[in-house]
Amino acid sequence: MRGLVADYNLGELVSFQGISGGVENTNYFLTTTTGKYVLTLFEEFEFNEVPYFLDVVSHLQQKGFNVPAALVDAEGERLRVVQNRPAIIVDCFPGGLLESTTVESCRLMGQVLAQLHTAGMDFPDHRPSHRGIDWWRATAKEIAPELEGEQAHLLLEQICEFDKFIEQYDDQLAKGTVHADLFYNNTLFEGDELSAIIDFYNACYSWLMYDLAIVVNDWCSDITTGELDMDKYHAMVNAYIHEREPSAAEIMSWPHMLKIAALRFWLSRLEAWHGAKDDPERLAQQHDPMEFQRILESRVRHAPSLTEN
Ligand SMILES: Nc1ncnc2c1ncn2[C@@H]1O[C@H](COP(=O)(O)OP(=O)(O)OP(=O)(O)O)[C@@H](O)[C@H]1O
Ligand SMILES: N[C@@H](CCO)C(=O)O
Repeated sequence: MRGLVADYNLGELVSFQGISGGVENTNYFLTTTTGKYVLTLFEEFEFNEVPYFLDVVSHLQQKGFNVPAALVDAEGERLRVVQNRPAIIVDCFPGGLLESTTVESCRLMGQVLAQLHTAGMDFPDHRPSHRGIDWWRATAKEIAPELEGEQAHLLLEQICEFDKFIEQYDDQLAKGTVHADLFYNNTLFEGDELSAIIDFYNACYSWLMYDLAIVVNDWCSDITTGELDMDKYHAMVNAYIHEREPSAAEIMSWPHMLKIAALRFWLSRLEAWHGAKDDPERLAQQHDPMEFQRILESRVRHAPSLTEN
């Protein structure tokens, strides 16, 4: 670690500490004589897959967002290899994770998400999601035999329903470069102020309404029942619409996007769960798939309209 830090213009290493909590990458807080930083080792990407994500973050940083752009070392390189993994160092932002969301934080996030969407529109590299349509079709087929009959039915039926919808309307729906994993544990707050948005490693070119649906499902749902908190929901959605007005086709797509966004995280959690089931230590770190099954079931029972007040 001392050798790595010495390759950057960051002063000398004082201490470092592993960060628990993340499930996709390995992160460390670094303290040096010039400040505090975060080292990320990518566990899921090859070296040549990482620059896209670094470019997205750098684009948004240039547009004024507090996002963690990779720092360059003394040779001008931003991407390194550490322990055989691609690795970057970024600034450590102030603030901490929200314990839970509030109506006010949902309102702020709705506004900032619309601004992020607008800022991402001119990002030139249109990379499809690695957890998009092809991934969920293939993964659902693999996972379905492992599930209870009713769960498998829900999974496959919802994918089929979305396929039919998107085949007809895809070209009418606005797309752009989106975060695609903007859960509230990927934001940092200092009091009521949003101090950073982090973890852009699911960023992709996709439907803007899909990204809003991902954020609504995480920020505005009661995790124990899957039901939406309608005060949080209205605060977020109204703030978004105020900043960026969705088209008629996007409004029509909304119930479909809420359901497929829930399914995507149900499925990635199921996939991770099944991948870890023979390793109790890894299993204990996984997010609970049931939370997103409940959210999906709730959206299937009732998906509110985007514009209802
Ligand atoms: N630039 C940063 N500034 C401050 N804290 C950070 C920064 N980057 C990461 N962290 C801290 O590290 C934690 C894990 O980071 P991150 O969400 O990127 O990991 P991850 O493995 O991708 O997590 P997950 O997959 O569960 O979302 C964050 O919740 C945050 O507390
Ligand atoms: N936000 C994801 C994990 C990281 O992609 C989840 O909660 O399932």
